[in-house]
Amino acid sequence: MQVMTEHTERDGDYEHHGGFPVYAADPDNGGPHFGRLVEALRTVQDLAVSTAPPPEVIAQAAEQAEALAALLAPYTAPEGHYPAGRSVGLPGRGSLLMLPWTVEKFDRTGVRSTGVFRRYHMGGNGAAHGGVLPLLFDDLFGMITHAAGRPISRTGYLHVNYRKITPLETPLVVEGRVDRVDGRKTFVSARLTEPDGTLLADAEALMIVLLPGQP
Ligand SMILES: CCCCCCCCCCCCCC(=O)SCCNC(=O)CCNC(=O)[C@H](O)C(C)(C)COP(=O)(O)OP(=O)(O)OC[C@H]1O[C@@H](n2cnc3c(N)ncnc32)[C@H](O)[C@@H]1OP(=O)(O)O
Repeated sequence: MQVMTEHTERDGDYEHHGGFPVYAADPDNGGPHFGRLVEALRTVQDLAVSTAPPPEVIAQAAEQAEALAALLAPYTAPEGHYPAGRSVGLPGRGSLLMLPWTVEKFDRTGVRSTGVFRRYHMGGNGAAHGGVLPLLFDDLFGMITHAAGRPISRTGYLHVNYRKITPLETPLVVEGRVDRVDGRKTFVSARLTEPDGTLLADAEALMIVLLPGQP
């Protein structure tokens, strides 16, 4: 298994990365308890969208959630200086926004990631919400561009074809690559499949290299 790092062979003009802060992977993945915290918060999200407790239990849960927020609030840090999003050894890089998937391949030929859509990703009738697939693909395309050594880019467009209902709690695979490079433009594509290769969705996107200072 190839581990994703921030170090990869880069195109010569990589450092022209627009106005983006330069991120470094957190070598400790947020320390010994961070992964556990993020996983517990995801489980809370699963339960928050799928339980119907009595009012007194909701009141108790609200108090505990408020206490947790108050505990963490004094430690707010600037972008790029907290472990969320930089803990490349954790599912979803330790970010609650990202899908909690695990990168299995990360090199110039492409990126592959595996995982499940959880209860809190449900749209309707037991299937994944249509909005979480673009999130999965967009983050994958960012990683593909990064792994290919292309300078920091933003998504110009992202097109998703929904081919089949995407199930929850089922191991899935998403894999993509750079198809073509044309100056600042990187054309990428990817497929979301079941382990037996059944196609659930595919996507293509245009990633555009930021100009120096571009936000
Ligand atoms: C710790 C380690 C972690 C590492 C992991 C990293 C993973 C991170 C993952 C996170 C990843 C998250 C990623 C995200 O989510 S990025 C967030 C989502 N994207 C945005 O917010 C982007 C907003 N848009 C812009 O900022 C500008 O429009 C950009 C910068 C994209 C281009 O504006 P700019 O003024 O600079 O350029 P241009 O307009 O001259 O265009 C340039 C060329 O491109 C062509 N063009 C443009 N648009 C389109 C279009 N829609 N269809 C077809 N073509 C299009 C255009 O014709 C021209 O072609 P040509 O005439 O030259 O041939």
